[in-house]
Amino acid sequence: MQRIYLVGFMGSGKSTVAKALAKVSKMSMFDLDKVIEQKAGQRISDIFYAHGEAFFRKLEHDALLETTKQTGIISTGGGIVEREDNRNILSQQYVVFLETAWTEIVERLKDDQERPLWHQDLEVKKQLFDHRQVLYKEVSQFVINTTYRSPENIAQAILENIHK
Ligand SMILES: Nc1ncnc2c1ncn2[C@@H]1O[C@H](COP(=O)(O)OP(=O)(O)O)[C@@H](O)[C@H]1O
Ligand SMILES: O=C(O)C1=C[C@@H](OP(=O)(O)O)[C@@H](O)[C@H](O)C1
Ligand SMILES: [Mg+2]
Repeated sequence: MQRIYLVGFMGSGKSTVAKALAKVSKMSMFDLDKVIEQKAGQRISDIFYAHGEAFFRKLEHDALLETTKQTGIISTGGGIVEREDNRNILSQQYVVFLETAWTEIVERLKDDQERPLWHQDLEVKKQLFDHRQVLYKEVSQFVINTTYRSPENIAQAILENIHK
């Protein structure tokens, strides 16, 4: 497998699992949010506040396209599936959906200060969550529930699925 993409809602553990998976698989890893921050010289939240979400989505799309020329584990941002062109790219790759219960997401992100889209009404976030679950399923080949599993255990399960 040349590339493994991780998708899922904010807080599903994409960034954390990508690191654990890189460790056990000895593959390199890219966190799209980190790639965008380095390229823009700004934090994700500052990009959102200074230039708006659409501008961030363009940077995100460009970064995703770049990864198709590379090898490794790619941790995406939760909104990667919002754009149809991104879903078309992902549909041609090996994609793992980290499925996580809503109540668990709320618990994991209760002290979050980093994610601009987490700072809105709970109702609005829940609607976003429901809307995106369908899209994550649509682009993924493998779904793994993360709710009662450690990042290391999830990484191991992904590796086993690839080698089976
Ligand atoms: N499997 C897991 N079990 C418990 N907590 C987790 C798990 N995966 C991630 N977390 C925690 O949830 C929070 C969000 O994780 P992160 O990897 O940043 O998610 P994402 O990149 O999907 O937004 C972090 O505090 C992280 O430590
Ligand atoms: O869900 C989203 O739209 C976003 C998720 C974030 O990444 P994580 O899913 O890693 O938190 C980050 O890309 C940005 O704040 C937007
Ligand atoms: Mg992340």
